[in-house]
This record gives sequence, structure tokens and C-alpha cells, in this order.
Amino acid sequence: MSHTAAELEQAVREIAEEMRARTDRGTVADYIPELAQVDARQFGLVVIDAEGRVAAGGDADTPFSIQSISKVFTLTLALGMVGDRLWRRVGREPSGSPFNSIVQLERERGIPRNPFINAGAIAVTDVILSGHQPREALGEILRFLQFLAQDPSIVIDEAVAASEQRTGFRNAALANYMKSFGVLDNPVVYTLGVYFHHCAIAMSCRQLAAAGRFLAHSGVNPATGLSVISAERARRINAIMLTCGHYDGSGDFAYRVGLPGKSGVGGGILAVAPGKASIAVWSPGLDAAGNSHLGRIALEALTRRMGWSIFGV
Ligand SMILES: NC(=O)CC[C@H](N)C(=O)O
Repeated sequence: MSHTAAELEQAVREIAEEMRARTDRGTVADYIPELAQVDARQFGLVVIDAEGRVAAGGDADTPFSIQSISKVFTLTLALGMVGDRLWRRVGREPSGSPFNSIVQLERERGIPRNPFINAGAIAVTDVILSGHQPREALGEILRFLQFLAQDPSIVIDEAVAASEQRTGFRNAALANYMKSFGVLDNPVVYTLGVYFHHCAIAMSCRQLAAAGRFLAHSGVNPATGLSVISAERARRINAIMLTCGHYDGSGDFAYRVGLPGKSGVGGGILAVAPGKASIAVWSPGLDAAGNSHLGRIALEALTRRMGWSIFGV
């Protein structure tokens, strides 16, 4: 064991205190009206290590909109349903473009660069939807998260989903454009409805860190001992999180933090220290690439302190 419970708790407590005091907080996403109302002064951090010890700091139990972090779980589900055939619909290269960019889609004939940009996640959602009613597909995604976190209280924030459904014209454009290339099988409104709703799932840092544990432990959730996916698949999902999890900020995140991670415009980040810990951080203010400003800074401080970067201490 490389750290004691007291060391981890102290690190998390001190980082949370430091982040609370900072005045540079980034800007809350305002293109989804419901998210624009979130108080930017909040900050939460939860680490669950390999032994199952939980270190929590700040607003660790406040639910927030997981947004694009849901894309990790929809990717996991879709790979479970169709296996490597998924890669016919979506690539796995970093995009170097903003999360909602449409430009690459034309050149690449409607096949999105990776499953973590919006277009890619919409294509993955379409795969999960096939053969189901939208309500069933959504229920499947939600139950998967409840199962991973061992917490049936996780719900969808309907106000956030409705807010995005009303204003998500750019996502509608992406979906229609992919549909024109035959990349989506289902009616665009159904696919988008499921997509908006899984983005609107609300979770706390504590729940999110618990849900991510299988990625840190070769596909097995140590809380239940159950194998969620194979070790190889967990490793590959982590690789895509490292290279694509922060859009065109992925290189900088790897440089500064050195962990596979996935951000969302709600200000959350799920990060995975393989073999060591599952980490969830949340601070609603975003940087220019749409990633949590203080979340990234907190993760950088944590990995440095614990020696957890996958690239060395
Ligand atoms: N980066 C994100 O979290 C984007 C997700 C958001 N639901 C959108 O589609 O715009």
C-alpha cells in the first residue's frame, strides 16, 4: 500500500480548502439555460482508493449534471452490446476540435472522430437505442449507473433535459447530418431525446467516484466483486479517456494531470488512476475548452501529491 488513509484524507481536505478559497473559477456553461443558474462557488472532490477507502472534501454530496461524463458509461454499454462493431460507427482518434464541432463530420463522411465528442456520443446512443423504445434505452443507462454506484437514488434531472431539448439546435444539426450519411439507424428525435436525457443524469462526486471504480480495477467493481467488463476493455476505455476525454484540451490534461479523465460541461470530471483510485471532482466554472477550471487544477495537485500520474512520479 503506497499511501495511508490519513495521507489521502489530508490531501483531499487540503486541496478542497485551497480550491474553495480561489477566486479564479472559470465560467459556468450558459448555452444550456438550466446550467447557467448553477452557483459557481461550489467545489467537491471524492477519491476512492483500491482498498475502498473514501476521502471526501467540499460539496462531495451535492448532485450535479454529469453531462458528457455519461459518454463513458454509454460507450461501455454500447461496447457490451455490439462489441468491436461499434468502431464502424465512430472512430477513436482525438479530434483536436471543440466538443460540438461539425467540421470534421463532412470530411469523414458522417463518422465522428471519437465517442466522447457530441457527434460520437450521439452515434453511440443510437446504437444503444436500436431495438428498444427510447424509455427502455434510457432506463438501461440509468440502471447501469445505479448498479455501478450501488445507489438506486440516482435520477435524471428532467429540468436540465428539457432545457437542452429546447435549445440543443447544434446537437440536432450534428444528428441530422450523421443521419444523412446513414450513420444513425433510429429517428433523430428519439436518439437526441435519449442523448439529452443521459447527459442530464445528476450525480454527486461520491456517486460518480463509486461508479468509475471498475475502470480503475481492470473491469471489476471492487465494491461488489463483480466483473463489469473485461480487463482489456477497461484498459481501452481508459486509453480513449486519456486521448479524447477533454476534447481539444486532452493533450493539456494529460500533460498536467496525467490520468485518463472525462469532463462534462456541468463542471464534473471523472478521473481514473489505474490500480490506485477512482476520482470525481466538480466545480461548475469551465475553461475555454469547456472543461472544469478548478477541477483540472485540483486533479493536478492531487496526482502530484500522491504520485499517481500514469507517466511516472
Ligand atoms: N461537453 C459536454 O458536456 C456537452 C454535453 C451537452 N449535453 C451537449 O450536448 O452539449
